[in-house]
Amino acid sequence: MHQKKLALVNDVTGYGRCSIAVALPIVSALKVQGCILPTAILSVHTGFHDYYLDDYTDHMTPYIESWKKNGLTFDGISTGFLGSARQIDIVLDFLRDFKGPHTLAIVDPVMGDNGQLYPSYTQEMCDEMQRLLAYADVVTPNVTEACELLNLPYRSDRDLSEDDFAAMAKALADKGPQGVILTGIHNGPYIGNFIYDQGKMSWVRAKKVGGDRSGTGDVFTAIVSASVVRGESLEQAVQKASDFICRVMAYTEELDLPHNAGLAFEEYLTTLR
Ligand SMILES: Nc1ncnc2c1ncn2[C@@H]1O[C@H](COP(=O)(O)OP(=O)(O)O)[C@@H](O)[C@H]1O
Ligand SMILES: Cc1ncc(COP(=O)(O)O)c(C=O)c1O
Repeated sequence: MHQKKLALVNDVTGYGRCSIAVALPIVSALKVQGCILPTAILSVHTGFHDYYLDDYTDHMTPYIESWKKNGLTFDGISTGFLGSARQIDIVLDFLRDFKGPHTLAIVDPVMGDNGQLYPSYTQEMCDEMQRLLAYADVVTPNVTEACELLNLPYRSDRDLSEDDFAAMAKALADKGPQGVILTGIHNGPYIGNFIYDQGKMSWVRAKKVGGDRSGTGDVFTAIVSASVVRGESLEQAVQKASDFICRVMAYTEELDLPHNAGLAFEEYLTTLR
């Protein structure tokens, strides 16, 4: 038995509880060693009116080379927001070099939401993200991102049927990942995740608490990544993430924090098992 190691490919944002600032404490609480591969350094996340961003792309290759020379290996690799086509290319090379037969790759294709791509996202980046899929074991798109990855016109999650979700998940699985989690699916007062796990389909749903808060996707992916690397099923991992987010969202609402302050998860870290 050895402690699991998970490479976290994401930005380092100083304030606003997102990306690495969220992923590292969460995977540690789940008893997994988090190893950071930074993509950018930001003063605050992009939801604030002023942010300083230092792109780390040029440093990533020598940084990865050093990991290679030290002979590092990982049980899992979890990727989040990527800022340019060149950065996606570097991550593709990283996956090619570091994904051994027992390494699980979890790709959160952070590309857009509510039918809109993020302003920095180009068609070239969408194409590169599709290539990244081939290396993923688990992918966690929302419906907007799933449509982009499949070159489908956007349809709201509220207009899609169970058969539509199943077809989308299956089509994504055909591109590589045998685990697909379609996130953020609304149904009346509920918010759910459609799970495709090597052909088996299921739902994890919960009553939606409060509104949308920045960093929620990062909390979700961190819990799912650490849990699957520890050998839990996708359904168990998603259930754990959904339960945690509901608890923390309720507490964050109670504190009445602004939307861009993220989820106030600190008080609840010890409830993660
Ligand atoms: N307000 C909420 N109440 C309860 N669970 C939530 C809420 N917001 C998000 N979640 C959970 O977190 C998951 C990821 O959410 P979200 O950040 O909206 O996804 P994405 O960033 O992929 O669009 C959802 O599928 C759901 O399980
Ligand atoms: C640089 C950066 N990383 C991560 C996030 C969090 O993204 P999400 O709300 O999808 O978890 C944001 C949100 O604005 C961001 O600007």
